[in-house]
Amino acid sequence: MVVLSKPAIEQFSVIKTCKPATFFGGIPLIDLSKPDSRNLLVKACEEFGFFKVINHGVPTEFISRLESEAVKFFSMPLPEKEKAGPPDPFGYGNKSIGTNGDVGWVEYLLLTTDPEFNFQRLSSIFGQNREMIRCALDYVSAVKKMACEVLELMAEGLKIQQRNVFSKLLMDEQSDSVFRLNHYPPCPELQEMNDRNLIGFGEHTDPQIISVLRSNNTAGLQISLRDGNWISVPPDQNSFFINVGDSLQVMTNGRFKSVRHRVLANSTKSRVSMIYFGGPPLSEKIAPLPSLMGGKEDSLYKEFTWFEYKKSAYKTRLADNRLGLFEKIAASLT
Ligand SMILES: C=C1C[C@]23C[C@@]1(O)CC[C@H]2[C@@]12CC[C@H](O)[C@@](C)(C(=O)O1)[C@H]2[C@@H]3C(=O)O
Ligand SMILES: O=C(O)CCC(=O)C(=O)O
Ligand SMILES: [Fe+2]
Repeated sequence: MVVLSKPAIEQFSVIKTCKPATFFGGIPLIDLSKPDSRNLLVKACEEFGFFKVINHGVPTEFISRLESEAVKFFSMPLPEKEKAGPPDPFGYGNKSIGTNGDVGWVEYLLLTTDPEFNFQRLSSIFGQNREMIRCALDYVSAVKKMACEVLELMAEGLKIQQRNVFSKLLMDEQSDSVFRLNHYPPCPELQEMNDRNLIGFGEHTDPQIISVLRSNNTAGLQISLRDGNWISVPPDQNSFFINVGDSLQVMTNGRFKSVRHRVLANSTKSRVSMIYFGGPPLSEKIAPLPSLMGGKEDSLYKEFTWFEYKKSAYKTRLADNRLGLFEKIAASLT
């Protein structure tokens, strides 16, 4: 990425906020090897929609190999990387996020997790670079396994009899899951801008069921708390961070909350993140689980399939409240 002159930086969102270095100490920590993890998971999803996972079982070498392949890819000259773009919907993207005018201090690779499709698409993106393809496939399959384990623990914690009620959606052959590698290059101009921060990836919630995020040891990720305050997540390259997505919020009839999050650019360090977005099959009806609607409780949401939600979500800007369009109360107000 080229060095930007000051006026050029203004095309990105520069905001005044808490410094990314002022870390929040209260992120829920879930040790997957502990028997009480199911209850702690439920609490974390209700209070934050976000938590950190340790003892996750994803082999360290899968993580480090993919990270080094990603670093190699993002270090290539721009014209080389652009051969893998634009992201329509999969491929390489730079600064522009989605198709509705969002920009950020980020470059990325968006990939499907369907191994068949991926093999062809990744081969066309990476040509002879079989190593990148192998690393991405190994990583995604290990992270998906862990995501399913987490979803099964959540179901147990919610006292749902069918423990695979969420995980089966990710395991389905038709699961519409996505994988993303993000690179936030350092932005040295920020040093002269005192208390200003540059948006790497603008605030949003993830539309899917669950997102599993791993980054290198560079700060930048922030989440919004229930009171609307933004807090900085201390980076931890050995753990995974998990987001509740909009679809899980709906399936739990609003008991779990999808988390609003964003990424701020760093003035000196490069940030690399890898995110698995676990989504259901396109035809899947997304609705509150009957067992979570005790007594007279009504669904807070109109009925929709994942295809309908995704289509609608992809017409929105990052910061929009996508789920609002599907809320029954919001609908009666409009
Ligand atoms: C602005 C957008 C980018 C996004 C599609 C959207 O219209 C709204 C949701 C965005 C998001 C956020 C989570 C994931 O990174 C993503 C791949 C997704 O499924 O929804 C992105 C979309 C994108 O980058 O295309
Ligand atoms: O790169 C990150 O750490 C988060 C990015 C993100 O939220 C996303 O890609 O949806
Ligand atoms: Fe996200």
